[in-house]
Amino acid sequence: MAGQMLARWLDCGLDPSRVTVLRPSGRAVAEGVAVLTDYPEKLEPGTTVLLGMKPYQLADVAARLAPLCRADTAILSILAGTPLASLRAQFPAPQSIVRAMPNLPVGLGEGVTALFTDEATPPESRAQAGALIEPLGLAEWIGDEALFNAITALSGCGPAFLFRFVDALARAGEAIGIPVDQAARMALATVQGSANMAARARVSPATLADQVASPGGMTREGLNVLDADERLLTLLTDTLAAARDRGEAMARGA
Ligand SMILES: NC(=O)c1ccc[n+]([C@@H]2O[C@H](COP(=O)([O-])OP(=O)(O)OC[C@H]3O[C@@H](n4cnc5c(N)ncnc54)[C@H](OP(=O)(O)O)[C@@H]3O)[C@@H](O)[C@H]2O)c1
Ligand code: PRO
Repeated sequence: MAGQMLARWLDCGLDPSRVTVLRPSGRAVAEGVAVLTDYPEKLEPGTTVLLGMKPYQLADVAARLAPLCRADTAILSILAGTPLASLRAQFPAPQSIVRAMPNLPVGLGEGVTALFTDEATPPESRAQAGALIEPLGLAEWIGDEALFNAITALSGCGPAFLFRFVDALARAGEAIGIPVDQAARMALATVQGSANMAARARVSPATLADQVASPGGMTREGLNVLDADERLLTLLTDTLAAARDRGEAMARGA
């Protein structure tokens, strides 16, 4: 995930010599970006640290990283299910700690990133974090951290649910006789074109769905299946709730 964010920042003109990536594998990241496999001796004043490892690694990483941090080090965490209070407990020195929840299309500048911080983060640091995220796509500040896991379920996990939908649309096409390759191409292009159209439309996606459905025609019969007993809505509500609940459990250390 962090690699997608970095790719977009580099595409937008970030000087690679200003970036250092710490990763155990030491794998190269991009031309001009320094890669370390162990912690440096110090951090430069005003360094922004993006935490992009797995959430369960927070304590181990903080044990090495927190002693290097200063009051003017800014922490940006993309760790799912990891509350700001946990980050503050692990990183006592930095004033600026911001939670960000990006999704994978940030690499194209077409992502969604939710942001949350607390009163301890100075307003100018909050603005800096917002400016950093802005080229990644839609950025949404969240007022209530209690919603962060729900928002993660919608936009952070959302691409996976959409990819599953595209796959299922193609397989359903195959199930009613369309050749497999053709069904895959047509499902993806249908979702891409429809998403682009919905993004530009003056009316809601719900209205657009009705506009596709000619009275007495084919689409309405299909929509009736999705709408019966709110099948699709129930399925997606259950999907988001399960993802959200996992975030809540992670926050409790499970
Ligand atoms: N995937 C998503 O769509 C998504 C969306 C939003 C947020 N997130 C969050 O992003 C984080 C990473 O998820 P991911 O899917 O990107 O996983 P990932 O592809 O496995 O990336 C994890 C990264 O952490 C590095 N790493 C492993 N151990 C480390 C250590 N001890 N110190 C420093 N870095 C270490 C790995 O380095 P190597 O490559 O060298 O092994 C790798 O670059 C998670 O906290 C997740 O909640 C993910
Ligand atoms: N990937 C992370 C997870 O699955 C969080 C959002 C997307 O936990």
